[in-house]
Amino acid sequence: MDFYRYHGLGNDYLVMDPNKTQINLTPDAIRAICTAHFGEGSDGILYGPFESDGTLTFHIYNPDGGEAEKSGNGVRIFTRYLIDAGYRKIGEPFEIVTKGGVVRCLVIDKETHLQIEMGTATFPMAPAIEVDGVTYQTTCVSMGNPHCVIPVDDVTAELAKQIGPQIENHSLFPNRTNMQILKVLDRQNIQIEIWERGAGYTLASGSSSCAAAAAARKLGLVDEQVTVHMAGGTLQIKIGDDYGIEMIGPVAAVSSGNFAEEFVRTFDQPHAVGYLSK
Ligand SMILES: N[C@H](CCC[C@H](N)C(=O)O)C(=O)O
Repeated sequence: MDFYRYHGLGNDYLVMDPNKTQINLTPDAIRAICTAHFGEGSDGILYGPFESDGTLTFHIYNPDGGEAEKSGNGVRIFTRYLIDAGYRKIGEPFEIVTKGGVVRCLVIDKETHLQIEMGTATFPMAPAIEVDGVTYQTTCVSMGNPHCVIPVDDVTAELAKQIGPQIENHSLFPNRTNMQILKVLDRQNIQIEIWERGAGYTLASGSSSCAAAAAARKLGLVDEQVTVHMAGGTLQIKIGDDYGIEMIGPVAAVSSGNFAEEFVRTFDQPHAVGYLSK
């Protein structure tokens, strides 16, 4: 089987397992696969598992063909795949090594309750950034991958799509960045809309939820337990005193399938980024 489709709150991924598919995942192949309508369409590809001397890892690819250090929905989805494929068991905690650090996974219920220790949030800078003549106060957060959290009065998808590309590619961020516009609803609830590095607008993002909750906590605006409200649904985030972050949320399985031979033949042709058409 070439791929297994899952989503986390509408942030969809294809899991591709090297033990089950021989597809060579070049950047052009990733862009072709993730492009909606012309390809399978997805917010990214999770490629693994790779296990050696007890260490388990996988790759997180964005639709633009780049590789991300971490993905919260991606880790929950890959954790679910490891259960579905029999690599790991429900109720037994295990670690996954990502490029953005080690995460610790525990599946209580494989559809509704996947619990991930996402690592420690750090705060590299808090610059004011001007976009379209408006100056935004930001709090930058690393969850292993980069985030720029921007408090605003009115969180809309339109605003995220308007300023997201300019923030993503701003010169302050040598590796680009994910962006979240944030509204604190009360001390236990925040609302975000997201523009992802290398993926564009998404309905939900786990590492974004962790970053936005950590930023709100850093600013003294929320308690240690926060519900993050996104277009695709909600995640439960717990922020430790040391800014160690725990994320709890669902995963839904959708489908599995194989790519047509004539589609695979296009993988060695140049493919532009397809998600901007979303
Ligand atoms: N686009 C992100 C990776 C996926 C993040 C998001 N899908 C999540 O659930 O954390 C990045 O380049 O860092």
